[in-house]
Amino acid sequence: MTVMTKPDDRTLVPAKRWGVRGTAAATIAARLTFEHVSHDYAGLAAVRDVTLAVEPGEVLCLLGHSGCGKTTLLRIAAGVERQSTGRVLINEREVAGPNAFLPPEKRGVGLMFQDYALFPHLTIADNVAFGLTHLAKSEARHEAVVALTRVGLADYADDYPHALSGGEQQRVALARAIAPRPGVLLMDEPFSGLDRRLRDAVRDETLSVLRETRATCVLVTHDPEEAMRMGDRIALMRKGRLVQLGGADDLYNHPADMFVARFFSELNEIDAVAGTGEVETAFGRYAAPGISPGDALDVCVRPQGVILGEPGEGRAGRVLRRRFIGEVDLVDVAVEGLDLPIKARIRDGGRFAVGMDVGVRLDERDVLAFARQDDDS
Ligand SMILES: Nc1ncnc2c1ncn2[C@@H]1O[C@H](COP(=O)(O)OP(=O)(O)OP(=O)(O)O)[C@@H](O)[C@H]1O
Repeated sequence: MTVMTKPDDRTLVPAKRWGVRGTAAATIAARLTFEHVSHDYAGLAAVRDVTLAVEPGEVLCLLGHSGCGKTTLLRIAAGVERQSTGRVLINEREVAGPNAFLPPEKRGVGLMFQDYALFPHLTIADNVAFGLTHLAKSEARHEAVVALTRVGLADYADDYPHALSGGEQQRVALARAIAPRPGVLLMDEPFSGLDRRLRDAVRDETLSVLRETRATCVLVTHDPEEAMRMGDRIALMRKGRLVQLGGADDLYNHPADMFVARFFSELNEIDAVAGTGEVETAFGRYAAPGISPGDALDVCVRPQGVILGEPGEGRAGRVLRRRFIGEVDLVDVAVEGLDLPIKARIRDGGRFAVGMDVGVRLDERDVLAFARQDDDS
């Protein structure tokens, strides 16, 4: 079924359906390896000593704040930027390094950027066939239509990009990226131009297309939720360095440091004194492997780990503010002995009225303690 879009209101109408699952052409996934890759722009270190192997068929999300070097790393993998030092390998073959430099078109790498970059003067089929220069025209057209079929837009092959909504243009860009059957697909913030409602559906469908094509995929994002949703693994970067690499569970439950913890959740910072393998806080003692007496500490608790109960059940507190934010309430509580209020994130928070006295405890699973890091590392 197709629905016509009005040019001035395209994102509000139901989108054309995605194509049938299992119809994307498969690829032979490649391994992409960065070995001690660093890159400077006129003396500014954008990427610092990154070593990382993206396994065949894996979706790896490069996550980090703006300016941390994600796009630069992607551009280095693509071959549109040449790193200052280190090597890039695709299937154990050096594609960039002291011994070799393959241009982008020789790497078997597909690219997809946030602005889709469709050519307005080419039809949708010609846009998708653009990279298929090694094929005869009729074969290229066939492959383009196969890719468009998977994203549900084969009926629009002979239209021009302006006839499609933003979400549909994104799907054309995906079809164009997968049509040459790249061994590695590099995606830079591919969903950032979509409104939130559309984004979830497009992400899920994109993931199923990636699974079908079996391409190895590196996806750049600054959104932790997107990384958790899309990535088999997440590589979190900070100031050009890889800070932590692992599954969403690892990064969330076992953050390497305060920076990682803060990336995935809002945190309440609390004062604490270091003991041997534990920290002592106003709420009691909590296990903290690796901590020694005398360590400078960063200790925090996630808002969902703050438990509010009857007065006497834990530390004395008083409710300062409550906001319902959908599914849960955020409750600010002044706690005896703490300089700053603590935030609790709780279900059914309606029972906590402003001014009410409460008892405050912490769920030990949400208490995180780190020996303090040098912020400029
Ligand atoms: N062509 C360039 N010339 C000079 N400096 C650059 C260039 N491209 C990027 N930089 C700088 O390199 C650093 C890393 O930029 P990069 O675009 O890789 O980060 P990013 O994590 O992808 O950020 P964003 O999410 O904002 O795109 C930044 O400080 C940026 O200003």
